[in-house]
Amino acid sequence: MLAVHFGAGNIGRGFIGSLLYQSGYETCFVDVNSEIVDLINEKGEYRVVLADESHEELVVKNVRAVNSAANPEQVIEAIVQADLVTAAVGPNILPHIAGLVAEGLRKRTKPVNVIACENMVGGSTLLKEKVMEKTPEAEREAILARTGFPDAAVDRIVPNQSNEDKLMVVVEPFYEWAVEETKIVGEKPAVEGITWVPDLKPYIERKLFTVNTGHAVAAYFGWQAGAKTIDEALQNDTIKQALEATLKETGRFLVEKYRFDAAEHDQYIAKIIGRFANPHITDDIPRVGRAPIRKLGGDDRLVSPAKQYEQLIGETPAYLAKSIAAALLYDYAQDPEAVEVQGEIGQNGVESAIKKFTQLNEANPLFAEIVKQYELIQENGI
Ligand SMILES: NC(=O)c1ccc[n+]([C@@H]2O[C@H](COP(=O)([O-])OP(=O)(O)OC[C@H]3O[C@@H](n4cnc5c(N)ncnc54)[C@H](O)[C@@H]3O)[C@@H](O)[C@H]2O)c1
Ligand SMILES: O=P(O)(O)OC[C@@H](O)[C@@H](O)[C@H](O)[C@H](O)CO
Repeated sequence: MLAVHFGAGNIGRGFIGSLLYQSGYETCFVDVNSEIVDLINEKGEYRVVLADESHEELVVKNVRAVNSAANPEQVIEAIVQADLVTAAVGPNILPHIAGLVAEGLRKRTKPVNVIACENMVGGSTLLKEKVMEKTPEAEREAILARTGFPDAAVDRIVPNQSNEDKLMVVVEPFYEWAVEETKIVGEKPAVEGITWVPDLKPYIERKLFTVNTGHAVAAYFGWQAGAKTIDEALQNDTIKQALEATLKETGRFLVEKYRFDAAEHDQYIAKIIGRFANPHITDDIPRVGRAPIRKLGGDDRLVSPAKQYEQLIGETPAYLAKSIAAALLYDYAQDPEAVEVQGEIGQNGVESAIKKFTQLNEANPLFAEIVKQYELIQENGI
């Protein structure tokens, strides 16, 4: 069995690649990072090490890689041969891989499934739309009849790596990969470790609005407090309390919306906070806070739960508003999106930035609360 996986980065090698290997797949990674591509082809294997007392190590074998910038025709050929196509490149990169995916799918006759493993609601659905834009209209129906784009939720903290062995990946022991079974076309991919679910929406919203909302709070509040890493941020009591209060808000609307068991959801939150504090992981704030424009988007981890809280609970969520304010204050000079946000605030003010990046309406009480919290953080810190 052959899997083609776009993105040989942290989650690609550290999670998807390791599960594919353990399930008996040969994996062809597709990436634009020539150093990583060359190393994978030279070694033909890499190590995944658990970030706990055990330091248990798995050697992932049966791997090769293609540089899609240099050899696009090899990517297309691999997709033609594939039994499964997956991606973990980041939501903003999905449109850039769509052309090659479309070319590969056009040349196929057998069914296949394409699963995007990004931190967003509807990642595979977005990829499907972008693939269709790259496909001649007359061919779209036939391709969709033989290609599934099931949405997925992927959870495993894989920090940026600074190992001497550049292919080695240190990962947290916990993992979860939920995939929408009802959108599979043909046979279900035989990947051990996938949790098949009939409807992904509750899983992705629970994950994105708990793990990723919480992570963003730790990163943006941690940045204000001068912390370097997520576990360092959590040692600050004010940040820990703000994190818990924010996840109480997201938990309140998630339990209301999906009828989750409230006590089980509290345990889910506690486990996640424990994962953030894992002393065996050094997760830098710039990785977790990366791309604040994406994270401030109306469907993402801060604004979407705040809007849904307003709708379902009928109140303004003060801690989510404070978290959005902290994201607007994230002024890390090496992050191009942070620079853009600061440029907008500097030129046109914070109200203009809120409108532009969150798409919130000025008449929404949440808007005024974000401005208030922004000013409070500026005056007093977090
Ligand atoms: N790291 C985590 O803890 C984690 C956990 C769950 C989900 N995710 C999600 O997985 C995705 C990837 O995150 P990551 O942490 O692995 O990032 P990463 O930066 O480590 O990996 C992304 C990889 O994609 C490659 N890439 C960029 N453009 C490409 C292109 N046009 N074609 C092919 N490859 C390309 C990059 O070179 C890089 O190797 C994101 O959507 C992220 O939200 C990450
Ligand atoms: O990958 P992002 O930028 O969407 O979010 C950063 C982190 O919160 C994220 O990568 C987590 O580590 C991951 O989602 C854990 O499952």
